[in-house]
Amino acid sequence: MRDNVKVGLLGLGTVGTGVVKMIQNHQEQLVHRVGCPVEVTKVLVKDVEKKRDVELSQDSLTLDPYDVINDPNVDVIVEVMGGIDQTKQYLLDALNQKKHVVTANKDLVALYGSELSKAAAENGCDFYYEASVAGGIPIIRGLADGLASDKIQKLMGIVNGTTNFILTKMNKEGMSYDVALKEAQDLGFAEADPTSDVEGLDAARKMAILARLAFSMNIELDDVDVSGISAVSDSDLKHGQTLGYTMKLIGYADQSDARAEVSVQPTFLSNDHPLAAVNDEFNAVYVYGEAVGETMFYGPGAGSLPTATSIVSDLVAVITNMRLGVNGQSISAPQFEKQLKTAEEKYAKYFIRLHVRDEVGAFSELTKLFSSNSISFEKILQLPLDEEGVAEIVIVTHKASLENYQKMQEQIKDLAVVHSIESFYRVEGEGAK
Ligand SMILES: NC(=O)C1=CN([C@@H]2O[C@H](COP(=O)(O)OP(=O)(O)OC[C@H]3O[C@@H](n4cnc5c(N)ncnc54)[C@H](OP(=O)(O)O)[C@@H]3O)[C@@H](O)[C@H]2O)C=CC1
Ligand SMILES: N[C@@H](CC=O)C(=O)O
Ligand code: NA
Repeated sequence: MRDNVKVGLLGLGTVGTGVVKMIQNHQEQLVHRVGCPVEVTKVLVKDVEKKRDVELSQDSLTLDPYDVINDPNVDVIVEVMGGIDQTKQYLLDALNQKKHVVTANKDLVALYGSELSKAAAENGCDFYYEASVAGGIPIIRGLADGLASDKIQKLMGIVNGTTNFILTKMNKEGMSYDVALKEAQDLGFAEADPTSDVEGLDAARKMAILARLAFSMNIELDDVDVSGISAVSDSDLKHGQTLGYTMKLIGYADQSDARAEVSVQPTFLSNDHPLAAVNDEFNAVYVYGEAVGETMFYGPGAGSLPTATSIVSDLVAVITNMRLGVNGQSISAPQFEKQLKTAEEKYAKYFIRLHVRDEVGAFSELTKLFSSNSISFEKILQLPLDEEGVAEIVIVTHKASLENYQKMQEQIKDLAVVHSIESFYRVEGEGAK
């Protein structure tokens, strides 16, 4: 074992700065945990003149990634620069140079995590990515280690802080969507282009990573059905509240009979569900295991020091493996062949809000359509509208197959009594699992 472990950083922004601070400020604890000092020796940045919020020698900064990747003294590369294709090449080059890799890059891990894990194993290196999902929450380790003995049946996650912040502000403070989004941007949770937050792609990337690990199946980003929150209205939230629901952008992953489904969508959660109480920019992942039953992991999903906590814990794992001589031995290949549920096999409850002509027989037309698609009603609200001759109806269904639900969605538009369809949402969290 060498005297100290040298870390090369790719990136020194929000997260990179937090990593340097934690390594410096927690040095004594780190030495105790891993048995030697840990030092950041080379750092890739875009601008070496930029004023930094950490103490690092000017010599350690470089504009050339290969000054870090090819440095024979660097043991571990921490990638906190972002980017996909070019960054993937840097990490493959680093692994081929027998350097361990720790990354926070969800965009990269969602697309190429399996390939990078395989390259790491082939090189006897570690590849860890705890910070890529739910920044400060040890959910990757929770699934890979803590729940390794169980069979995970279902995950539900609030894994995007920006959308949780927006929905919380709309729900609790009556703030408009645009103002809430602007506030999330000002507070620094949102991505540079918030489209990937609000349209669900950021959450989908995180759910692909989690589902792959939880179900030991090669779930890919394209396997995740995605819809975002940009069309959610105040009226939807109000009607949900009346019925005892809270709207959340939920990442949903479920498997039964070795067949999986993964989605991200705005969902009405029963107020009794523990995820319904996760507010503001916080993240949480609810995990249901066959043996353990319900568990929930809660905490900050982003931010400099929370995210750095996960990265430095990954570093501790790498260095511990170095001491034990067991790097690159975590199982990277999935145990099961990927099998995805068809629409016929996916079941959920649904919330439907529509405006109908307020006339005799309108309701029986609706009932006929739903029952012809084997969908039954669990709750119904009828409310007067300002518009003459039109009533608002909110329906919550019992569980129905996605196939039948989609058929109903197609047909309901053509019913003469239907004036307009306002919204459709999934409903979760009522009753047991
Ligand atoms: N911010 C957060 O809370 C979280 C972030 N992440 C992930 O962590 C990663 C980093 O995020 P964050 O710290 O917020 O990003 P920042 O934009 O704050 O920092 C990026 C850093 O990388 C450097 N950099 C970027 N591109 C290049 C390049 N081509 N060449 C050289 N240097 C480059 C920048 O240099 P310079 O400083 O000179 O501009 C900067 O130091 C991303 O993958 C993100 O998705 C994950 C969880 C939470
Ligand atoms: N934009 C993301 C940041 C962390 O991944 C979020 O809002 O959660
Ligand atoms: Na995490």
